[in-house]
Amino acid sequence: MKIDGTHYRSIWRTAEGRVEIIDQRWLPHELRIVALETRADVAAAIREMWVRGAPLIGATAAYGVAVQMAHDPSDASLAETWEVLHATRPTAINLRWALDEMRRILQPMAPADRADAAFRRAGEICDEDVEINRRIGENGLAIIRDIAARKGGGRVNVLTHCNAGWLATVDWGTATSPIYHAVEAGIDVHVFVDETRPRNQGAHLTAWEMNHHGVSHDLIVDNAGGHLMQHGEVDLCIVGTDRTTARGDVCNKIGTYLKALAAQANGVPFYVALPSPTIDWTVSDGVREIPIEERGQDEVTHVQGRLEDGRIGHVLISPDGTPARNPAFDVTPAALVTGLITERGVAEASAAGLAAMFAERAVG
Ligand SMILES: CSC[C@H]1O[C@H](OP(=O)(O)O)[C@H](O)[C@@H]1O
Repeated sequence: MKIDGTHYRSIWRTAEGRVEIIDQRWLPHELRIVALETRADVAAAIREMWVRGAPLIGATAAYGVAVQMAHDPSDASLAETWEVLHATRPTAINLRWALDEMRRILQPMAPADRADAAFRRAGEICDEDVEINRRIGENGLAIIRDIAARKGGGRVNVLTHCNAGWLATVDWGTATSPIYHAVEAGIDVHVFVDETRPRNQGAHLTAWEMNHHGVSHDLIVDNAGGHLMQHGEVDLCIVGTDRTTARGDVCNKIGTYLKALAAQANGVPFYVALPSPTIDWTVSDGVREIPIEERGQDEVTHVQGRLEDGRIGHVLISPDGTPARNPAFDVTPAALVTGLITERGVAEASAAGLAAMFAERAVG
């Protein structure tokens, strides 16, 4: 997307062949671009969330395989790279999907041919992600347009959680793509941006995206969403996902489940933007089968921001040594999901709905 007139993706390869990313840890205060020169750089970037968001994690891992193949294209190196990068974060299925895809195309090749093929496939995965998200935007636009029509052209108020924006993907975003398409179509859209504790991806990243693209929005604390829905101020929710099961259970950033419960209690449509590589066809019961990442206690006991002296730092918000739990995701059962906005259309959140939309992939 455009930042001050310059078009950015979240990850790209330079003309000189370097893999570069926006290091999202410094947003919204600094736009820092870093090169990922080694497999270790890529592993750190995913594990420490320099990049994050399921599709972007997958794309970054794909380039991580390519970077390593340029260093050592042996069978052992390919096998080890799958293990090293797969161990970085457990929940987003796109990581495994991308690593499996790279191994599928590279394993049969002569080692000497692997690096070029890996960079080419990683670039294709990025381009495919952009097109998938663009189509999710078109399919989600139809939903927003319908609500606008029912409101006589009045403002459509969308609540979103965490960052499922272009910063979570290669471009467009998933949950934000329908919003960007609606704004481009001239529809009056307003976005309630959940700050999304503990890492505040909404406050840091989604608000930054909304600012740069001139999208009307309010930042809200996570606990305000139910109140706004209760008072009729939210027309629909659109969120992203890190892994959606074959029956439509949705794993997403911690707090999504609570928003879905509030939406159901108040008759607010709850949509999930779902690119097909984020579907895990091997699992059905999301609550029991999806591994939930438990991150460090310091993310809960501290918040990051710009300090009074201008430096970006962390502030302790609890007594020294306060113990904390930090599950990074939760699972919203399919029954709470109004629809899954995929690149092929809006699917019912059910095994039958996904099987109908992706007949070639569904098993059983
Ligand atoms: C389009 S996937 C976005 C998804 O990823 C985020 O998690 P994280 O920032 O920890 O990678 C969050 O769950 C978003 O909805």
